[in-house]
Amino acid sequence: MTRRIWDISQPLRPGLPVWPGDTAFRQTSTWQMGEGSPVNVSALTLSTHAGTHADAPLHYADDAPDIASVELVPYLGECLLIDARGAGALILPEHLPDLAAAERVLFRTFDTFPHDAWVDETTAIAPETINLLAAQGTRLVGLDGPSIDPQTSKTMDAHLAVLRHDIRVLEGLMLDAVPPGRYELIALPMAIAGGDAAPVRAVLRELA
Ligand SMILES: N[C@@H](CC(=O)c1ccccc1NC=O)C(=O)O
Ligand SMILES: [Zn+2]
Ligand SMILES: [Zn+2]
Repeated sequence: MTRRIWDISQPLRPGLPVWPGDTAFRQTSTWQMGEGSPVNVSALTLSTHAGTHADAPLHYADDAPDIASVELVPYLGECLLIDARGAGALILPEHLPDLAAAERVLFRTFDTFPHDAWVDETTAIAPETINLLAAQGTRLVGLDGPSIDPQTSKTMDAHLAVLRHDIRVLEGLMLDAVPPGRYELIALPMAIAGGDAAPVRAVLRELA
């Protein structure tokens, strides 16, 4: 039996909503088939946090690993998708389901994913929730929103909590089409040397 796959990555494209003030995604043609070129080749301009991406510890600590240096194990394997719609500003410990133990935990917060517009007020993750997940063995957290901290945060409490616990982070996942439950996560960040983050092609696969 072929196991079903959900693509939970945002297509990188012109007009992709990005963090206010961050670099817009652009693709420009370097060579086009025809006039003297046997192939099409293009060049990209993008933020390391464009679309669906993995933060490196270097994003929130100067002396921490870049995205090319982190272990890949957290990005591959069984995960739990939790429906956290209605949590409000922060996902609190009380929003975790019973028996939530999982090495990888993803949160859906949007009713409808904002494909074409940037949303300023999204649901972030409380540091207490990160602490609780860490205590039961979580190695990766992810969500559909653009950041695990509120956009206006200056203290980056959730990012500092994942730094303390050495937990990996996925942001900008598209989870509208996937029912809550357990899946296999496959979400490898591009190995950008010195990268503070990197785009990922993330999928969820039905468990065997
Ligand atoms: N914390 C966000 C990103 C972030 O903070 C950010 C991304 C792009 C440009 C500026 C950013 N923060 C500026 O204060 C994240 O983890 O993706
Ligand atoms: Zn990020
Ligand atoms: Zn982040």
